[in-house]
Amino acid sequence: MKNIYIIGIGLIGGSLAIDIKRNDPETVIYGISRKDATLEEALSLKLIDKKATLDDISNADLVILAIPVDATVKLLPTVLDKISDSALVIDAGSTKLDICKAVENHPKRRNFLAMHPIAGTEYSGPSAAISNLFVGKTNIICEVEKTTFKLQEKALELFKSIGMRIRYMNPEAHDKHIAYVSHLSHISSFMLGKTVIEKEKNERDIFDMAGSGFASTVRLAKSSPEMWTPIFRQNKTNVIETLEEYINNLAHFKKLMESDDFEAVFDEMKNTNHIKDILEGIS
Ligand SMILES: NC(=O)c1ccc[n+]([C@@H]2O[C@H](COP(=O)([O-])OP(=O)(O)OC[C@H]3O[C@@H](n4cnc5c(N)ncnc54)[C@H](O)[C@@H]3O)[C@@H](O)[C@H]2O)c1
Ligand SMILES: O=C(O)C(=O)C[C@]1(C(=O)O)C=C[C@@H](O)C=C1
Repeated sequence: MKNIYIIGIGLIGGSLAIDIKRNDPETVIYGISRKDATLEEALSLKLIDKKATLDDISNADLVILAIPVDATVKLLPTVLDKISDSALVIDAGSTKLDICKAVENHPKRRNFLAMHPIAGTEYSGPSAAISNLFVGKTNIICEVEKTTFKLQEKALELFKSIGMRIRYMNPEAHDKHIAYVSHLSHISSFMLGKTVIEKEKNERDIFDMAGSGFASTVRLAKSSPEMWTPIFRQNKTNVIETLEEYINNLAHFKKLMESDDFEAVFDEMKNTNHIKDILEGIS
């Protein structure tokens, strides 16, 4: 694919740009963003070859949307309106149902492939882009049967070239499951961070005592609210369900402690140690 347009040159768009260009230096990577400053930064970091606008995408072989999920829902139909009949359009959003629904009746629906790369960091913007971010990571593809076979093949070739393994899922199942393993983890980290920040206002010593355990559990609290607010809005029902279960577990743990039932406290932790087996295999 010669002309690749990336809308949103942040962590995901920029990291895709790096790997795609390295694997095929002949490819021309065009960047599209709301702010010219973002494109200038992407140019100076050599993430993109040229700046572009939506009006240029009629000559795209591939368009990748790597912008917040609310912006994706708004922009995706316009992108499909503007592309040629042979172009492939991929989105990288962390939710899938609203995005798939936004184009379900679009005449160019078969040019679109919905993906969610389960790869990332807590950082954002062009400077967060890194090479090999996707190596060995899972890419969830939704409603693959709605994309033309030829374009499916092109997409799979691209994902293989950047080292991703593929999982197929329907958008409903994707949004339900990802609420547990990604969205809830972020809320938990944000609220743990908040709890400690609020306490630290009066107890200046707390952060002197924070070690790597604290750092690893609040790492996700550094993530971008611009990216996460639309995710929580789109996946509100599933996220609230996971929050209810999580809050019940926290309340249960507190009750066990209040009633001095430390055998049960031990068992709770022992049973949860099983997470080690689950995490093995996640790089
Ligand atoms: N961060 C992660 O770990 C991760 C992982 C997988 C998928 N995603 C998804 O990928 C997408 C991009 O996330 P990111 O982490 O790269 O975010 P990011 O903030 O690093 O980059 C997003 C870029 O899009 C630009 N942007 C925002 N709205 C825009 C619009 N309407 N038009 C054009 N540009 C716009 C921003 O200025 C920014 O440069 C999101 O949908 C997110 O849910 C993120
Ligand atoms: O590792 C991280 O920092 C991430 O937040 C990556 C992470 C995740 O929750 O696993 C974040 C959002 C995505 O949609 C996919 C990946």
